[in-house]
Amino acid sequence: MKSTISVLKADIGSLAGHHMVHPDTIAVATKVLSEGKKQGIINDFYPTFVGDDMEFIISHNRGELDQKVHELVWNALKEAANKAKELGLYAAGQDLLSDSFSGNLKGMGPGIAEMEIEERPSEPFVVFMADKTEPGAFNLPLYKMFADPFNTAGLVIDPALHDGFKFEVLDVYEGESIALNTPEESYDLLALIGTPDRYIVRRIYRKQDNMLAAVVTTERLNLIAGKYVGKDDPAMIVRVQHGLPALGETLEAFTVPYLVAGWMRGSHYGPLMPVSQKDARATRFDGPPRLVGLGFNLKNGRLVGPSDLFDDPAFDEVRRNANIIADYMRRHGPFMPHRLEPQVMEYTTLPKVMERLKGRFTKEEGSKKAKASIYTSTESNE
Ligand SMILES: O=C(COP(=O)(O)O)[C@@H](O)[C@H](O)[C@H](O)COP(=O)(O)O
Repeated sequence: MKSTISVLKADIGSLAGHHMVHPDTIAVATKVLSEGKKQGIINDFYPTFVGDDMEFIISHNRGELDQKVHELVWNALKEAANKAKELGLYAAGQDLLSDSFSGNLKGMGPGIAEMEIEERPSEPFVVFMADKTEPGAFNLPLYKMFADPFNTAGLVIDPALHDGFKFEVLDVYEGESIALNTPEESYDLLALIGTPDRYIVRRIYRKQDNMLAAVVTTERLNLIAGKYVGKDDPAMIVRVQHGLPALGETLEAFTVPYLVAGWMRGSHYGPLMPVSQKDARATRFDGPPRLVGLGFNLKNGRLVGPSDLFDDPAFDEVRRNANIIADYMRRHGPFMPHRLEPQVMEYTTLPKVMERLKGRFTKEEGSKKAKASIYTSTESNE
């Protein structure tokens, strides 16, 4: 029988600002999921959080986008949101964009990463969860894990990885996807995924046998809701070992605190800081963007674990560097390149401020209008 790993997540309200999930909200959600486990809808689950995002790691045998599993999670999130309202938590119910459940969670606000797999004799996997950034933030580490031999020694040494991987990339603006193979199409892949707010690595398959290796949440809250309702803090599932990147090769991809979009008001670049579960709280300038990694095994459809992977002195130096980069970026204040570029700011609250300046500009004699957005034609209006 095939097993499904589902990571389903939402911000249903948080303590002291967009800071951390309140334990009482996790407790009520856990009650609902425990009931679902008793009823046999799911086999197992692990409730957790990063920053203000409640995250459920669930195992079951019902496949992806299953109505019963998603309805169970919707009910758990609703109960948690009610508790958040009762406690007066901030932004209670933020990511629950619909009043009633219909079919599955797609388009309803929660983030979804699911993989239906043939369980290997030993099935190790990692769930990475980030707060105050966006799904494209995983483009860089996924490329390093699955396509960069300077990160993943197995790409050179292990014949099972040597043929490379297939990356499925979603264009979130056009709503279309493309599959590109590595190593032979690496440059084409990089040409796309180097623009992480638009092109998001959604799934990765091992090329030699099409084995599903990684899945990322790709919901875009701002495009669903039509207005800014927070960043789409991402999560992903990465299978490891035995012909896939080793656990240590997946973690190695996070040893550089690279810059991601998000942080304060979803409007700033900042370093992604890998932290332990206990430090998975947004503090300085609502961040810096945080990443948690939990390692599990799946056995006969049940979860074994987790191990809190970044709770390790081996990542102390990465965190120290992240803080140095955070200091440096913060000194730019409201200036780019700390603040995001204008075409991305369109999905924040900035346009409301710009609206107020409309009508106050006076036309310069003889000037011509040029198109500014890279998402429209680059030709000027001659
Ligand atoms: O990015 C943020 C929240 O995003 P999130 O809920 O984590 O997706 C925060 O920085 C808020 O934008 C900031 O705290 C202002 O929040 P409001 O006061 O406008 O709610």
